[in-house]
Amino acid sequence: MGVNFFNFLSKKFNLDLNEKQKEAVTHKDGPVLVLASPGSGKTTVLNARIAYLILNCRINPRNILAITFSKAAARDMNDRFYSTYGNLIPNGIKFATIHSFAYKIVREYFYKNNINYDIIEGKSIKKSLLKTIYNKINSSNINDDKLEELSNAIGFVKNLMINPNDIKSFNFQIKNFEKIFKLYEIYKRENEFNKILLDFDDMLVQANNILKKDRNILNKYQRLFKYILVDEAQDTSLIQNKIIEKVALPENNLFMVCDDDQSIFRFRGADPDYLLDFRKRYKEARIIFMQQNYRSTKNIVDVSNKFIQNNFKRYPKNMFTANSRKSPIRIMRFLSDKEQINYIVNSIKKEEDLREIAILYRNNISSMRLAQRLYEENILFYMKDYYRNFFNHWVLNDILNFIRFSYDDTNVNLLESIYTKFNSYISKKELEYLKYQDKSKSVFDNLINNPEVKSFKKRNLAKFKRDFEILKTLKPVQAIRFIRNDLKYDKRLQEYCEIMGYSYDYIKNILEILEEFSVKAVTMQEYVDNLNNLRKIMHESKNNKYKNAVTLSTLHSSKGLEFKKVYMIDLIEGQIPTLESIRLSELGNMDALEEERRLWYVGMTRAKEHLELLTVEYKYNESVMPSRFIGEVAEHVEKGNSLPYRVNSIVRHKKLGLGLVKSINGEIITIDFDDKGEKNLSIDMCIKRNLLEVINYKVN
Ligand SMILES: Nc1ncnc2c1ncn2[C@@H]1O[C@H](COP(=O)(O)OP(=O)(O)OP(=O)(O)O)[C@@H](O)[C@H]1O
Repeated sequence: MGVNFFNFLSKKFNLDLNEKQKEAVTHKDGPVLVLASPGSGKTTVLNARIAYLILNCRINPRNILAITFSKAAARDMNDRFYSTYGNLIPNGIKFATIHSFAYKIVREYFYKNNINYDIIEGKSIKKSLLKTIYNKINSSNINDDKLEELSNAIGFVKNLMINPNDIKSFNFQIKNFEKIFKLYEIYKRENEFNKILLDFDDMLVQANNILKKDRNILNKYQRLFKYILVDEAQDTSLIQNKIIEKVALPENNLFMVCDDDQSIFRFRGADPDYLLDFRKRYKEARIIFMQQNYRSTKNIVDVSNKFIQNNFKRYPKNMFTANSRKSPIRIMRFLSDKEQINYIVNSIKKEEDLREIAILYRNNISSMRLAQRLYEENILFYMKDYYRNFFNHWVLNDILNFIRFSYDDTNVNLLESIYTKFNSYISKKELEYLKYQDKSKSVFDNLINNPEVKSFKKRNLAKFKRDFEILKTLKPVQAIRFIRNDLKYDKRLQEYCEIMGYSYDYIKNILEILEEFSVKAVTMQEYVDNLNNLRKIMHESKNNKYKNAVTLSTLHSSKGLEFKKVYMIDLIEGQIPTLESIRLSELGNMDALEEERRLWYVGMTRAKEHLELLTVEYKYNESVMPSRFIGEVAEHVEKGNSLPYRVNSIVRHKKLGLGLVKSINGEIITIDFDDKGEKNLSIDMCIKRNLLEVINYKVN
């Protein structure tokens, strides 16, 4: 019958599975771990196995549970399955995320036991609860970025089933995290609503406990789901695995498909080590390697495969392909962001099918300039999630409050929001004093008229009064520079970041972009309108999925996708790998650095035909280093072709100085040097001796 099934796939869908794929598809009973490389047909095989179980083994569709990582993935899988096998197989298979499956269990148990509950995830209630608790414990406010970190850390503890009393031994970068965690948990159990409040990961904790204590529920699901398939299993956490393990008993018909090299959510508690120990738990388990990549050219497959071998903690695999070679991976280095974006925009303008192009980056902030520029150029783009926090970032609020205050220096509330953010010399006591003074007068005059204020301070106050009068007259870009430099906002921020343990580089990036976006605006209103407009464009870009639009995505969100052409941008040290992962690697802990390498690998393996790795020399006028991973890739890229030298690139030769590339003819590059005139050089020699470096591209 197996043969017939494969004949059927071949005839009907023109799909000829390879031997390993067939082995996975026809595996019927008992646990199996499919270790698969990118593009090796994981989804194809998963779907084919479901069809095989139903059509050949006569398994009822209702007895099959297919678990995927995200809601979107569950929907996609459902659609992909039924668009292929819909005519033959009735509805009934359950495609679910682990959270939605856990929720089903929780709902049933709570209903049965008359327990009131409410879900607080995705509602402002969770955020405000965490904010209140943070504030209560640390006597300071938490900003949106840190709040996300806190939320992730809470998820991490639950997913890895860490005992709250052991939190100390994990190095969470959140002040008093253990206390915050414990208070949060208590409040969710005991609160004024008399309900149990549940966040996303509480569903998992609850479901796991319910399966332990309620035999009836456990038996019901064990009987119902005779066959369990898990996609992207490298991203399942310990507690998720515990749930799956329980439901799979006693037959353990468990089909786990995973690629440990694509595990990129450890920071959220994903735990691929659990799978690496699969055989320890299931001695009879079968392990199938699917290493043939059907997606990418040989150039991309070979280099990516060699690149990922630099990681130590992994199942040894060797991805290969029967696909042919096409264009080599291209590595480009630009002087600055501006040149990098110019280059991308000019390349994209020549393309017709924008759906086949993706621009990938490590950090959301990289999308801001890009989106603005693409919008100006009328190039449609698609973003599943945009960088929402940018538009209500506290830095932007500070800037606007400075400016608002310049228009109304009687407003004590506005002053309160900024007085610690410039060298105001105003104390908390003085601020309190101002609250009871004549509200129609300038706060500076009120303080100057206070006999208790020292005379040197009065001179400063008079100066600040003048400064804010100047600020009011400035155009947006001048105003932002004035706040940053003259009022010393930047300096205060730097001190603030040091105290709070925030990354100043990151905050500075935001400021630089806010400043850059203000250049064209004549009035403050225009500036704010422009920002709102960009927010709207970015927000609405999620509707462009099926239009002729370029995809912009973080590397994390690019998992599972594929494009003909992929640009990875901003590939610099400190961004990818992150500063933190570099710091840890210097202390001998390579885990975080290896996760960065996997993330990079996910990016590379999204490309079907054409892959470009772009880096810059300067970021915000400061010199930066290309990512170490560029070096690791470059080692394996075909020499000559792979080089970033192009006609019209500006290059620097170690001995001959700066020059412009006039032509490249095979192995010979002709360069017009500023001082020495035209020279013909051997590319091979230049590479071997590391003589020639690209400085910039002149874009025609
Ligand atoms: N045996 C095969 N013959 C031809 N094409 C195949 C075969 N198996 C899979 N493919 C094709 O290879 C591509 C990648 O398959 P799929 O999307 O299932 O990969 P994946 O392993 O889930 O990838 P990733 O983990 O990188 O997201 C698809 O276009 C699929 O149709």
